[in-house]
Parts: sequence; C-alpha cells; structure tokens
Amino acid sequence: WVQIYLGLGGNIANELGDPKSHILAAANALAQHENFRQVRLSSLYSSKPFGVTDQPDFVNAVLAAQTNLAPLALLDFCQSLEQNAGRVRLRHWGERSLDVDILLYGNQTIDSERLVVPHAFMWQRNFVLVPLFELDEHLIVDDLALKDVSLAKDMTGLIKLPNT
Ligand SMILES: CC1(C)Nc2nc(N)[nH]c(=O)c2N=C1O
Repeated sequence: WVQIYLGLGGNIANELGDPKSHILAAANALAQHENFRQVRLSSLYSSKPFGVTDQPDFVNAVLAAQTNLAPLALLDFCQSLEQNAGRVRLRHWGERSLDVDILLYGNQTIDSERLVVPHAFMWQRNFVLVPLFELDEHLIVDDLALKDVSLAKDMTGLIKLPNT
C-alpha cells in the first residue's frame, strides 16, 4: 500500500454545481472503495483563482489515503470522480466542476505523458500546500520539509471554511 495525496478543486459557479458537495461526494466515494484506506480529508478552503484569474473563486481541499492501485489506475479512478461531478470544463485552466489531481504517490517520481508526480505546480500553490500542511505538518518530499515552506502557512487569498 502506498501513501497518496490528492488535490481537489472546483469553481463556485451556478452552472457547475456546488464545489463543496462535489468535493465531499468524491471523498466519500473514494473512502468506500476497497482500494483505499486511512482516508483523511483536509478542511475546505475558498480560494482566489490562481493563474487564469478571470473566473469565479474556487473551493479546494487535499485528501490523504493509502492505496493499492498502481499510478495509472489511480489516475483513471480520479478521472472517474471528475466525471461523476459532471466534469464540465469550459476552457483549459478555466471553470470546472471538479478537478482531482494526484499530488504525491509515495516517494515516487513519475514523468509520463498522462501523469507527472509530484504535481508540477504544487509548490507554487498555497491552495494545495496549506491543506496539505493541515493534514501532515511533518511531510517531507524530495528532502524538502513542508514545515519549512513558508507558502504552506500563507493564507493569502484563502478562507478556511467551517467544517459544517
Ligand atoms: C486555473 C488554476 C491554475 N487555478 C486554480 N486556482 C485555485 N485557487 N484553485 C484551483 O484549484 C485552481 N486550479 C487551476 O487549474
């Protein structure tokens, strides 16, 4: 079994449905699946759009789990979770109902057409690092200790949503 971390995110936009419910539904579906155990979900955070900024705010979270799925099988599962949320993507890097990205897969480095792990942009994104730090403050990735990464404590553009 391998320790994995997934990044979940969706835009707050009427025609896309409620990203909080999409994230919670995806986490529940994954937790009930036999190929996952020790599933933990971070708090949900509303976050200002990063990169392509002319779009609605996002809701983001990170999910930690152990899986016995191989990397590409895990990718297929993540894509099925996106489909279940009615994977609407209006434009590349634009509004979407739900993204489920593989952030980390054990200590493995994967560099293939379909999959790059660790996720290429995670170290520049506080909407990934803040919930990741919430889940595992002692995490070390490629000799980098998350607790030493200032962005993991930078709440700029983030609002931690109440766990209701
Ligand atoms: C468009 C881009 C880069 N920006 C984002 N910005 C935020 N805040 N959250 C995301 O999940 C997110 N995803 C993206 O793909």
